[in-house]
Amino acid sequence: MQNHLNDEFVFRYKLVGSVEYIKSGKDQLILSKMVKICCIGAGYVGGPTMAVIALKCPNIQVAVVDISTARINAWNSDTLPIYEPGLDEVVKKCRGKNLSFSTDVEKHVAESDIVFVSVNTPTKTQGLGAGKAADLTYWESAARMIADVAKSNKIVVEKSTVPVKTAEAIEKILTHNSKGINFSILSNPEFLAEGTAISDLLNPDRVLIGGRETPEGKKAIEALRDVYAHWVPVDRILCTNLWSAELSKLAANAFLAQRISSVNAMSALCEATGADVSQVAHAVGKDTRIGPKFLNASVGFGGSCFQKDILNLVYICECNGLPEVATYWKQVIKVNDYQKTRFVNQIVSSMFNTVSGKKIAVLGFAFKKDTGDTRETPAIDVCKGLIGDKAKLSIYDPQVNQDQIQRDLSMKKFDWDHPVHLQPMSPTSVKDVSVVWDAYTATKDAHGICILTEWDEFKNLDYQKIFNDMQKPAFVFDGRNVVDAEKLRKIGFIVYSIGKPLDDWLKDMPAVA
Ligand SMILES: NC(=O)C1=CN([C@@H]2O[C@H](COP(=O)(O)OP(=O)(O)OC[C@H]3O[C@@H](n4cnc5c(N)ncnc54)[C@H](O)[C@@H]3O)[C@@H](O)[C@H]2O)C=CC1
Ligand SMILES: O=C(O)[C@H]1O[C@H](OP(=O)(O)OP(=O)(O)OC[C@H]2O[C@@H](n3ccc(=O)[nH]c3=O)[C@H](O)[C@@H]2O)[C@H](O)[C@@H](O)[C@@H]1O
Repeated sequence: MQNHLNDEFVFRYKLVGSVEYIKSGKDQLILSKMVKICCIGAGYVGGPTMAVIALKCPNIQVAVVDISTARINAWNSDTLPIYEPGLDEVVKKCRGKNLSFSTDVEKHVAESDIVFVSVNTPTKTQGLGAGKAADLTYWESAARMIADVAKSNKIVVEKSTVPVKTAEAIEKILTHNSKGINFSILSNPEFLAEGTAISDLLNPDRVLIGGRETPEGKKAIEALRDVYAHWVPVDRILCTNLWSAELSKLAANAFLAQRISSVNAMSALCEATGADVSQVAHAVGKDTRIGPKFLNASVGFGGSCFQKDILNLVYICECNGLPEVATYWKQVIKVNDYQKTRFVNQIVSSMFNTVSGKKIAVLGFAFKKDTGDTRETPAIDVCKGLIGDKAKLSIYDPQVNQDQIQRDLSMKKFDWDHPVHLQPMSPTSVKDVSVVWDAYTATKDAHGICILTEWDEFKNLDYQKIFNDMQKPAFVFDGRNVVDAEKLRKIGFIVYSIGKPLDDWLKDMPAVA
């Protein structure tokens, strides 16, 4: 039935019970089959986002497609490819009803009314803009495929984070081979954070939809707004022009990362002066203009997006002749790198300026708690720094396995952001690294412990038992401020906590890069 609408732009639909009426460009009501959504890219964004749309819109058929057979098989199994609290329940409720996962990308794209594109947008490693610009290879190939297989009008939604003005390029690709088919491009960036993806999706601060300011563009915005309006209050659905939506995503991530670099910069000053960064952050955050969230000092921010998106922003500023603006944002990344290096230097200098041959337990490898994601985790840089000083590492993370850790420690920068099956394999494992399945094995006979992810279980370990089984002096370097430092000091540990007043021991061991 959908094909009856081929030459009319479908712009609005209303759901009446289980029967759907689609209002065509000619303002007629036409009884139609279910609206179909397809999402290209079954990753951390595509999977959870589509699962929630399926949950909240039982009358919409949602297909999530991917070129990775392994990923799709996992989405169709009992062990989903990503760990995300609450995700299993949502997928189980909808899979086999109005939610499906498939490698038959072309078929599902051809059948859909709305196509979300949520593919990788890694940092370029070669050629023009290498190390900064976004690599749009995967996006472009998705757009070309949509143009090739489409037989009916489609709304194409940018879900991936892309450089501002990408929609213009995508539009050109789509319309170049359009065979008379109408494509409307929307930007609908995603703001979910990993670990809280399902609650973020169910209750978003806002949904942002950008589109062309033409009658067709406005109709496409309305159609997508109606999907979200199934569960998101309309005053939280913001509609803007395309470029504002694309840039807002980069801006939001830059602002968030900048807060962390700001508090981390303060943490260095706190250590130098005897101030306590938690107290400073609390006092600063009480100002309602600043607010209390996202002010936890840490070993540095990680995750697949902050660094990549800021580098992308820096590149766009440079391309637009704004070097001062580029330098401003670049500094956010520089402070993040400084924080990771500072942490490694602190460990090495505290332990008599060498960790050569010493066992160091690494607790936590994921870039934050409640996820198994290790993309751009600060743990990679810290571990590489310690390995560079010839430490022997024993790593434990409740959600990250040995294979992933070995791959991360042997992969080149930015390679991690390509589809998994296209990433280089790690032929030899990194020497002097063992991966274990509990914190007590990791810490046994260790000289020092580094806490790199704020997993709740690290707060409540039996630190007396751990102390008894460690070499002395026994050190704890808390990169996430999760342990009760005073309690550990009473047991006998020498404790370094980011941004906190230093132990006398550590004061005498200044870390100089
Ligand atoms: N991970 C996150 O928390 C967030 C990510 N984003 C953005 O969303 C986009 C996707 O990120 P993730 O979901 O984390 O990446 P991901 O790597 O988990 O998933 C991307 C998927 O796209 C697939 N893919 C690539 N090219 C394809 C093609 N031509 N056809 C079919 N499938 C293809 C890959 O196989 C992969 O499974 C990125 O632009 C990212 O910046 C935005 C907000 C949050
Ligand atoms: O575009 C994206 O990919 C997403 O990036 C972040 O989400 P995410 O990276 O999943 O997780 P965050 O909670 O933002 O944490 C990022 C990093 O900052 C660190 N962090 C966070 C908060 C804080 O106060 N201190 C701090 O060091 C975390 O430990 C983590 O390493 C944003 O929060 C999302 O809004 C955005 O959609």
